[in-house]
Amino acid sequence: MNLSKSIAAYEEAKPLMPGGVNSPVRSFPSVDISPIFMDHGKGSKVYDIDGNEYIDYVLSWGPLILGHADEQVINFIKETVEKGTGFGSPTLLETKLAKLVIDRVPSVEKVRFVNSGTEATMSAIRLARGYTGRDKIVKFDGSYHGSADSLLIKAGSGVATLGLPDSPGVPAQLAKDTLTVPYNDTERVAEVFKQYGHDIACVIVEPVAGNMGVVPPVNGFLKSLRKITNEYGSLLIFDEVMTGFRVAYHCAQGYYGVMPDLTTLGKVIGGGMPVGAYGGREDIMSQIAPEGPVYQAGTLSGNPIAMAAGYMTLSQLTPDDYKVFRKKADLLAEGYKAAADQYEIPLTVNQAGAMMGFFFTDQPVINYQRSKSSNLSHFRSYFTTMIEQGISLPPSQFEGVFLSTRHSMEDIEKTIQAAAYAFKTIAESER
Ligand SMILES: Cc1ncc(COP(=O)(O)O)c(C=O)c1O
Ligand SMILES: N[C@H](C=O)CCC(=O)O
Repeated sequence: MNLSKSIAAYEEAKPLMPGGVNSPVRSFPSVDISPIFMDHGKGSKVYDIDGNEYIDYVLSWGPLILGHADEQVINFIKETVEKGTGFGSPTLLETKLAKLVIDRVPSVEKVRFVNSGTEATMSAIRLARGYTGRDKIVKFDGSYHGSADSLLIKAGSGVATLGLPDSPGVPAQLAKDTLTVPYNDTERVAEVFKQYGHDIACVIVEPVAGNMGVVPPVNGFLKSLRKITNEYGSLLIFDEVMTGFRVAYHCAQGYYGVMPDLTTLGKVIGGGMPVGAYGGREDIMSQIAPEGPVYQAGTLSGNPIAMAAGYMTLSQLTPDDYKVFRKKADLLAEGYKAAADQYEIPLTVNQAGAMMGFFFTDQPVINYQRSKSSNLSHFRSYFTTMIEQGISLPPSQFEGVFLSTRHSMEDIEKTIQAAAYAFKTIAESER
């Protein structure tokens, strides 16, 4: 495969931007390949600047649930941008998207749009602290909630990929208020609450973890969080930036039947444009300025082009799409497992709607500890062999694999064949 233009483009970018990129995961820090510069995408495919075609499972890190350059989304963006790029005053599109979000996300009664998932979680944490008058928060090891200070403690995603459990620059005074617990560990949550319960403002959780690879909640875990937060008067925040509209039509909370007090959203609700949101119970959300005293603002929040992309994305999704996602994910899982068995490669597959996690281990992966113990050298080899066969995957074990409505059965079959070849290559290199 010729990647010469991507390699040259990276050399040009490196002196100009830290690591040559604007988000660390894009620099491919844990795989043996230079980052690939993309040119355009259509449906399930992306095309790099050297002209190589890939079946894409990155999908802009999750937002593109309808695939690349969906015609209706693009047309609505064009129609909207013709009227201007933004006004700094309310538009009808914000109300349209707010209605859709409130209608679809069971626990959300009022919503505030922001520009990223990071802004959403950072603002939801401030709101939880302001509402409860408490400072401590609980998060889970290997979960990632964006790059706000309070949340960059034992984080997943790029932080895990780069092996930076705690970031310099986060004040120690702030870090001490973030308590971390292993994902899916109800007992450890109970211990933390026993010790600090009346100082805990909130628990923030990815209802399906997606930044230590994909790790679904074990039976009863989310319910136990609901129960203990109620008991201590703390708020429960579901960070659905990744799971929102990806795990199920009514998001992870609808699927698992557990209602948080606050929900954070991003990715799919922006249809590929920079959008985040936080929402929840009316009495809590009305603490936000101008209704209440908790301040949060944004010059470009609710930007019409971003609202248009989000609205046209959400309004095309149907409950049936999620049945099809499950079918495609099942096929991928079965195909991968059969190929791994054939070449005696230990493999665990986790699934949740249109999100999947593949781990090179024969142990069930239920938390970050298990995810970290999977064979990362196998992952590196698998990733490179998949790229060479035209399959674009997230370049780290600690990221999710995403499906779109545009991935065809043929794409799935090709991907399974490519994975079988990658497993064969690993097996041969071990002989
Ligand atoms: C669960 C979760 N929360 C928050 C974020 C932060 O979102 P953003 O990258 O848009 O700031 C991400 C992804 O980055 C995420 O996966
Ligand atoms: N895992 C992150 C979000 O989900 C990846 C995106 C990024 O950090 O650039």
